[in-house]
Amino acid sequence: MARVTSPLTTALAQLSSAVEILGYSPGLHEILATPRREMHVAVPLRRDSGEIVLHRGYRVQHNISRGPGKGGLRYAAGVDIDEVRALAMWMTWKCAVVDVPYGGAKGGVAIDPREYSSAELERVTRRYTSEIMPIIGPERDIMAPDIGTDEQTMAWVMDTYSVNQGYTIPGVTTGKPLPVGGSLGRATATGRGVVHAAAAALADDGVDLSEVRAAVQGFGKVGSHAAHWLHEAGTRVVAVTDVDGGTRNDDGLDVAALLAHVATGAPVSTFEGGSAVSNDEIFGLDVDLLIPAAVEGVLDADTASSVKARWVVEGANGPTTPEGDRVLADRGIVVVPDILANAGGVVVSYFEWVQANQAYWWTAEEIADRLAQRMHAAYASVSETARDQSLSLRDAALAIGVRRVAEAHQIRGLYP
Ligand SMILES: NC(=O)C1=CN([C@@H]2O[C@H](COP(=O)(O)OP(=O)(O)OC[C@H]3O[C@@H](n4cnc5c(N)ncnc54)[C@H](OP(=O)(O)O)[C@@H]3O)[C@@H](O)[C@H]2O)C=CC1
Ligand SMILES: O=C(O)CCC(=O)C(=O)O
Repeated sequence: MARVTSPLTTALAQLSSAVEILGYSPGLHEILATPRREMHVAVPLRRDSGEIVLHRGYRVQHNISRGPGKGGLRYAAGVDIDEVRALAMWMTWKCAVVDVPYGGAKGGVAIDPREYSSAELERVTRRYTSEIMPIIGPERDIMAPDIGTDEQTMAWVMDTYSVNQGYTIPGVTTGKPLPVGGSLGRATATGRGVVHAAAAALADDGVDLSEVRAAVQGFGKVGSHAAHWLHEAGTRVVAVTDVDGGTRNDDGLDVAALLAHVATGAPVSTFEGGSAVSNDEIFGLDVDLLIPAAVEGVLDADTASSVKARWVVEGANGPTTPEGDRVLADRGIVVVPDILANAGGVVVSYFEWVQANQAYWWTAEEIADRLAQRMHAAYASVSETARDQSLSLRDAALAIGVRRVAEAHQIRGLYP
């Protein structure tokens, strides 16, 4: 699907809306809109065949006033600097909304990981890490997985950084494998947090997750765990897609069987427990709850007008354009915004960083309880602000996040 509204256009429009609500000056608006620091790097790679190719890489620290930069690393063919700027800005507001002591950052390499061997991806990751070494570190900027990267990528980043410094520094990345300082519960945290956010939004209307039907776009690190936790909560998950389309079953998909199917490396669309559904069709299905958990910009004015769900809970970053947002709002559809709904990942990343820094590890139960508590507390404050000021949940979340960051500027003396 062609992207008409770019992620950066969406992110800047959202910031403008928050600045208007908060009544900030043009100077402060400019400070909040502008990345604090960014690095563009060339990442040369010798392919297994001997061919030399060059990939572009980026790390953007949008804001570091509340603490170190924090945010994922994306490997995708279409990554460009403006996409990374948007993703870094969303990280800033997200970390502030859930009140973790970080700024916002994001990285990306323009590479389609499906076209490369594991050895090639390791070389790309090590070279990219070496190039951005001067600006990362456990007190400067901490990486985590995003689209196209995983626990193994984070282990390579951590190892490259540590070898360069001369000792092991697990706090430079989160979302690592458990044996090298990862946290219990991080792999499932974003999806689990999405389900906490959905439960809280439904509860505002007196509805329980066990009473609803859901569709999930994207079956990666976020979507697959969201589907799992929805199923655990008694939700009937009736459709799921990945990049090639997906599967639907109006009686409810067998999510465990679908997870086992995908674990073999097969696409969602070849699952035998359902019939075919496309990525365009999934938005118009007759469901109560829609979870976009893949890429940006998929809910534009057109797709938003086909949505039948009563709640959209954003697992992905930036899945809804400003035009799509207006259509959903006009149609009375509740949108739980990305900077709140998918914050479970960074919350448990924060727990992982705290554990790594203290070299003391929490139990799975402690992590699950603290994640639930943080997500419900963040939802409650956003929902209360929305009610008190007659704002959408997105504007309320942005107002809270942007205000906390602006306050940090003001207190530190960086006010214009
Ligand atoms: N990982 C995390 O902790 C967090 C991630 N996010 C956001 O969640 C989203 C998903 O990230 P994550 O799950 O980590 O990424 P993954 O790479 O693990 O999974 C992405 C999923 O989306 C599918 N997909 C990719 N492109 C499209 C497309 N154009 N249309 C439909 N489906 C598509 C992929 O299909 P296939 O597998 O076939 O390629 C895959 O199922 C992103 O927006 C990310 O920024 C937000 C917070 C935290
Ligand atoms: O876990 C993290 O640090 C950030 C994950 C991420 O990239 C995101 O929330 O978009």
